[in-house]
Amino acid sequence: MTTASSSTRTPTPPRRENDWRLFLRLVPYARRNRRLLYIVLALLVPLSLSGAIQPILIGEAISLIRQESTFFVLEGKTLSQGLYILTGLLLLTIVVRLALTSIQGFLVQKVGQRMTADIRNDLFVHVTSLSARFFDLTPVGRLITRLTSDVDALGDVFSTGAIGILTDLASIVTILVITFTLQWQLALMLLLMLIPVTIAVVYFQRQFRKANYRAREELSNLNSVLQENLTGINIVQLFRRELFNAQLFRQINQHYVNQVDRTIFHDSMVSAILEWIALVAIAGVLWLGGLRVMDNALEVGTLVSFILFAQRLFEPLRQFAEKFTSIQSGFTAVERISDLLDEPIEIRDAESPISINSLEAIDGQPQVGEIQFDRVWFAYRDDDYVLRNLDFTIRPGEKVALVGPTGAGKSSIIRLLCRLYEPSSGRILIDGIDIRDIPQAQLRRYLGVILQDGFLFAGDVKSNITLGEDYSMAQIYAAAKQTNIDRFIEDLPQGYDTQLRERGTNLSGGQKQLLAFARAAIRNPRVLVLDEATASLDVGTEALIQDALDRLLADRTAIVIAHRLSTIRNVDRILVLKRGQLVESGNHEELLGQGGLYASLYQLQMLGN
Ligand SMILES: Nc1ncnc2c1ncn2[C@@H]1O[C@H](COP(=O)(O)OP(=O)(O)OP(=O)(O)O)[C@@H](O)[C@H]1O
Repeated sequence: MTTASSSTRTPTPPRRENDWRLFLRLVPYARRNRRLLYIVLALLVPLSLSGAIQPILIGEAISLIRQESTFFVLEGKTLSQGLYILTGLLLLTIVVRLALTSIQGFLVQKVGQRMTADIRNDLFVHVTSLSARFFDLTPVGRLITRLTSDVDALGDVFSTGAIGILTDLASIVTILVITFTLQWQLALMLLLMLIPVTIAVVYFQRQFRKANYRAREELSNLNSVLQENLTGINIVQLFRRELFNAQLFRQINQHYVNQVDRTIFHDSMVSAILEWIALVAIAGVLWLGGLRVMDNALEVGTLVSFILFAQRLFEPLRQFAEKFTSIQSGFTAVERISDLLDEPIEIRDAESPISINSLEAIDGQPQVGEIQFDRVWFAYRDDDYVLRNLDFTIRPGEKVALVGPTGAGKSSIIRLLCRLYEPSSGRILIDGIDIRDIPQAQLRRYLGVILQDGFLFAGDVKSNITLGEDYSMAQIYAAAKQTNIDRFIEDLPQGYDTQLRERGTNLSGGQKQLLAFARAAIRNPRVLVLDEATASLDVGTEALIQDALDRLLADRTAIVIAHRLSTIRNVDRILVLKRGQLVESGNHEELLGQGGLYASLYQLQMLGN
């Protein structure tokens, strides 16, 4: 179980990638939606213009009332005509702005959603290609956080974030250009006010980013604990760990809340500074503008326009900061997702793989199913070897059992053979070819593996046998018949169409096991690997399966791991392992005769029975 110690230390961002480089990682995804993005960009111009014109129209209305207007549209018009024209124009800009804002908002969201979906798809493909070693080290809850909430936050970077910031920048620039043409002194004052504000905003945004990274790490921890507790709910309840685990959960939850509080603080600081500075700016405009009005150097209408501009200048800046916040969260997410996408796929197909299927054509020899371990050493971690200098050959068609005390390394041999892990040194050969040279898809098809805990997916019985491959119903029936499980399937409520719940929770352990046999048989593998495969079956079912197994194994190479030594008496050869080393090899009688480890294990079991 996860202990609090792993989560009490505050995680720090592992590396600071340049934001620009992070942003560039999103560009290929944006490019797929470039048509929509061009439309969004094209809308920026009318949007910011229609916004910037409004204060001018209002200012003109006041100038008109004070009979100071020099607006060319109003030449020769009466006061009421002029007011109608100005109000009409104002309404027009409002309608245009409203319409364009909604269209832009919709398109931006759409692009964001599409990008998010594409990234999630790529991430899923990448994560499912990572090696078993990666999953040993990474809690599932952490991965789920990255695939869900991190990806969502990331979609915002481009859509709401980048586009929004462009929109705000366009508004700010338009306002500055217009104000400078109207009255440069007041405009300069506004521009100067932007400088300290920008510095403060950048500072708080940086702090926000750090806090946000930590908050997301804490969220991952939270999800890992949640996932672990839900998956192991039976043990949690059986061992009355509810209270203890709830306490642990509360602690981790508190860490998360603390980090989120920090992000809120930095975010609020930005809003507060902007709110305050906007008021200062208005006061400044009133003061400087008022002086100039008194000197008759400025019209009241223009002053009103400026007050409105001052307000509007800080509004996009505020929005800019807000979006910056979501961009910062997004960048945190891009950073975390990039970490995952950059996680190297350790186990890859060779540059020029050798097709095991074409062996026959190349050598004129049939595929025989010979397995050779050539001085194989293996460690899960560093130099902590669990397999030491394994050197043996399993002949084509031979049935071999792996025997040894718990933790001796039997399952590790199978994992290496299936290439879930790579040996630290040495080679594993199948029909004379290093398994690293065989395409993984072929290798895993060549080997049929039946594990003790046959994992089932939500779906019906038949799809759990085919696992998405193209087999006809006739082949499914044949596989079930071949493994003697057809009767069991027909007894299920809807036979082959019976819906199984996630992880097959509506089947017993033995029933799940039976399906695993059909799943292996339908693939017609050359080599069959059984890891404690019949352990969860009752004696009657086991006899039935054993009979089917004998037929299934008839012309195939087989490797069997069994703790109950009585079940492997008939194999051709028994390899006895002790602490990762091959200590004995021979058939049942030979090994009993030798009086070594096998003989003592066997006698102990006989005594037990
Ligand atoms: N994913 C892993 N990461 C680190 N160590 C592991 C991992 N899996 C197994 N080990 C260690 O490797 C050693 C061999 O384990 P393995 O599962 O191969 O043993 P086994 O002989 O199949 O045991 P059993 O009979 O109990 O199934 C054990 O000491 C185990 O603690």
